[in-house]
Amino acid sequence: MAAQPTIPRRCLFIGGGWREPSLGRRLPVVNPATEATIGDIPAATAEDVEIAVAAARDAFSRDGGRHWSRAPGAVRAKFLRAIAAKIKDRKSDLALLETLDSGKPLDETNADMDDVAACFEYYADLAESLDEKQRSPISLPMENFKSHILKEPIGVVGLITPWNYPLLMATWKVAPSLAAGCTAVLKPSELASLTCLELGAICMEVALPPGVLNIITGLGPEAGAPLSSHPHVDKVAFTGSTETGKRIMTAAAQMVKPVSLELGGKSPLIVFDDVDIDKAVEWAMFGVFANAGQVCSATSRLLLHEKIAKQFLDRLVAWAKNIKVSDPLEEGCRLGSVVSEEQYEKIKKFISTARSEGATILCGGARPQHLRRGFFIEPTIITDVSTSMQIWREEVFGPVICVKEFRTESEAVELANDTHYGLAGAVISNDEERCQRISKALHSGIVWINCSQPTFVQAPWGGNKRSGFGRELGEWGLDNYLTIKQVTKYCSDEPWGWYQPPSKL
Ligand SMILES: NC(=O)c1ccc[n+]([C@@H]2O[C@H](COP(=O)([O-])OP(=O)(O)OC[C@H]3O[C@@H](n4cnc5c(N)ncnc54)[C@H](O)[C@@H]3O)[C@@H](O)[C@H]2O)c1
Ligand SMILES: C[N+](C)(C)CCCC=O
Repeated sequence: MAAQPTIPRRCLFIGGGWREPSLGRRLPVVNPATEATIGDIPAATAEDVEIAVAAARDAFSRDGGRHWSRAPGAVRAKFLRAIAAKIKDRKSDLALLETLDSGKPLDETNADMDDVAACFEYYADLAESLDEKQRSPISLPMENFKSHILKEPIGVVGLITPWNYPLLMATWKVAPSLAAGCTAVLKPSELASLTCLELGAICMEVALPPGVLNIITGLGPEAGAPLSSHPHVDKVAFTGSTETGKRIMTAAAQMVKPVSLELGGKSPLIVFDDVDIDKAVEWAMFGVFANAGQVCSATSRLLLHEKIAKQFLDRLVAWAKNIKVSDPLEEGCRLGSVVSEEQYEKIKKFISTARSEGATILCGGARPQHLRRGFFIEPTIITDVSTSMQIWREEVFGPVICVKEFRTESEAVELANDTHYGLAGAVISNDEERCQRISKALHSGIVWINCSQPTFVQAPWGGNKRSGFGRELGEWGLDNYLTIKQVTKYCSDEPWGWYQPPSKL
């Protein structure tokens, strides 16, 4: 087991330095795998949001933007690469902090830190290539006009992020917004803020210009709400629950402030009868048990072709019982605790409601007997599910999969699309044409074929319906933080000639 680090005592990161929260309040940090309080984080309030937004505004326009917002992309790229290098240097201690904060297995948090560094590097490249894309000409039908576009940073952005991949979800917003030339105020989740505060320390080490990134921790209503409604915040990018997303959209609408929303999901995984069962079982498990199912894109509704359903479920149960559920610091752990007691109780309630509505808990459904403390839940498989049950309709955000059988392809698609959400979907089949048909038929922003969850920084990420709108990652992620300006020039020597000139005296 890895050595336990001292949890750094950080303040709010504002204007390039640490600042005590205005009301002097702090929130406890609880390790969900042990239930021990291991540290605390500052609790920002509206007063701190004011200071942070002012710092970001100042950084955006300081010296006419020459040092950041209007600087060559290569200048910003240099800082993003320096941040990536520091993340790599500190990979093991950041991964450990994130595991202690969230209960995720250490193998997962190590992989997340690789993704964080890769995301900063990717957007460093895009920051550089942004300059080449400036002034791209627009073809016009009149020769006496010339037009081109400028891609400009939106301004000061508020970035509000969840706890399930604390530093990675923050990075999906911080890296592209800074690459675009925006300045930002990041508000991570109060349930897991430690690594985001360390990002502040890294920004100091690389001498990021003061105020370019500000990090305020605290409760949603106290720190997130004033940020999303702040008149000097030009855009809000939010990842979190659909309920909070609605609040943020309502607040932003009062000022016609643009928002992008990455929200929840209830994604399907369709498995046909022409597959290698064990391979498909492993993807089904990865799709819903990785990160204890606390994944927005978790494929938590499993649709099995009736011909393989019995065999598939027997294998799924056998594989699920073989998962190493343990303290997330233990070598080989594949299922840690969920993030908090509240989340633990919520998941247990989902399972008991499913049972009371007539579903069968085929496997799991309780605390593992060998773990007396911590918020652990066994991998849980639920069958005999009807489409009206809560377990079919609502996002659990836990290691819980519900299963239905289908007979035909069209029935599978209908069941898959039977949801208000539209983040992701997956299909496993050896029939390539069928996979292509299904990828078109699914109402979601992401489709995986013969897998579930692999994510690449180059490819767009985001949902439809109540899973939100806007796309992160890839070049679309950069566009989120750019505004397009057209510049049109009249280039003829002739007068315009619409009005009669006044007659000469
Ligand atoms: N689509 C995606 O890419 C994606 C990725 C990760 C998580 N998620 C979703 O996130 C949810 C889990 O995360 P969570 O529990 O942290 O979500 P949440 O909505 O409770 O909190 C998200 C963030 O919003 C803040 N917040 C809460 N109330 C607020 C308010 N009134 N105004 C402004 N900010 C407020 C929180 O403090 C936190 O920082 C799940 O629904 C999951 O599907 C989606
Ligand atoms: C697919 N990943 C990489 C696990 C990230 C999912 C982000 C949402 O929870």
